[in-house]
Amino acid sequence: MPPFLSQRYDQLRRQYGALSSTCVVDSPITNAKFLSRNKDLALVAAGFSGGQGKSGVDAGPTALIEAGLAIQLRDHLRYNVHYDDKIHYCNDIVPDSDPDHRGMKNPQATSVVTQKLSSHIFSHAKEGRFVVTLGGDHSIAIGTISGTAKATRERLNRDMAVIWVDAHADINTPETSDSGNIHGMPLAFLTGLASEKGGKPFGWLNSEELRISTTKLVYIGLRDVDHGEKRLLRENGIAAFSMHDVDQYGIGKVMDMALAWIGNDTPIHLSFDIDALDPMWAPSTGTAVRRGLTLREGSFIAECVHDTGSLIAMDLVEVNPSLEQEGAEKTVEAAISIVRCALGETLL
Ligand SMILES: NC(=[NH2+])NCCC[C@H](N)C(=O)O
Ligand SMILES: [Mn+2]
Ligand SMILES: [Mn+2]
Repeated sequence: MPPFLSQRYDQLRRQYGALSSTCVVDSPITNAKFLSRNKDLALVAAGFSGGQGKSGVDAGPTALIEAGLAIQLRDHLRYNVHYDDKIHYCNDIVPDSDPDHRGMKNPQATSVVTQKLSSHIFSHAKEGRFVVTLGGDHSIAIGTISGTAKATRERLNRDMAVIWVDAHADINTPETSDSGNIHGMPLAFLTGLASEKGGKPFGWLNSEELRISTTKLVYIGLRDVDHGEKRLLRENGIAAFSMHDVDQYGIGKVMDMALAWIGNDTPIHLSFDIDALDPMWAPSTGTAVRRGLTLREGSFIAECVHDTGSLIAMDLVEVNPSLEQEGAEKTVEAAISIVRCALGETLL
């Protein structure tokens, strides 16, 4: 465990005795309080691919829907699913010219898409719907997280936490990024570590209500983190559990620590990049990295987060069925099972 986290962990232990199971707050908040009782769920398909260079990730949502995700959520998990049967944000918003800006590729397109997505997600979340967004590349989290963060503040008067499950930290600033791909930067914009002046592509994120705090961000599954990103994690004391931590403590203990860090009165947005899983389970993704989570470990993370009763939204991103095509079906199935676990299917 990184030293900053172990200090925090010790402090929590002193405060609460043992961790998550016995953390006591005055008013434990359950799903019933965070979300509407009739299990309203909005399903948003966001097939944007401009946050990285490989085509095919725009077809991720279609693959998940065609494999039956919406029907399963309705029929098996009994959610009241709001789904408009449309894939949004594919090639419908391509500006005529989109020159690089601070080294970022497609800055204008990504900005326009994520800003629209942000209000789209906000409009669902403010009604108390659980929001599931299917990507698309991970740049779409700029839209989903800013949308739910704003809704959470308005509706619950609370700051939201983010659990980011990924092989990558996706917290590069335009200046620390080697690739210029914005799917490697969403958390830098969402936390304000990379901000822009008004009038610049991501200037719209300057409003505090759209942002999240670095203290409420927790990573799980990291194993391919760039130099500049490691420095940002260290300097900002961000809670991060790498694959090394998963090996050392086991996924059970890692989840105890991750959830203790967040505390049990905080709404949670889960952003799950399918490349957090080992390519053995999810080969069809743009930046696959070996030595990853097993499907069981990924499912366990989703189950634990569901079990908090505080989960209000999730993203499932980076499924690219056109890569490693013989493994595409397996990747889609893994992605669907992560979503189902996060929605409570496997808990008794
Ligand atoms: N969402 C992802 N798959 N991100 C991969 C990011 C890879 C690399 N760190 C970059 O910034 O380009
Ligand atoms: Mn990733
Ligand atoms: Mn990612």
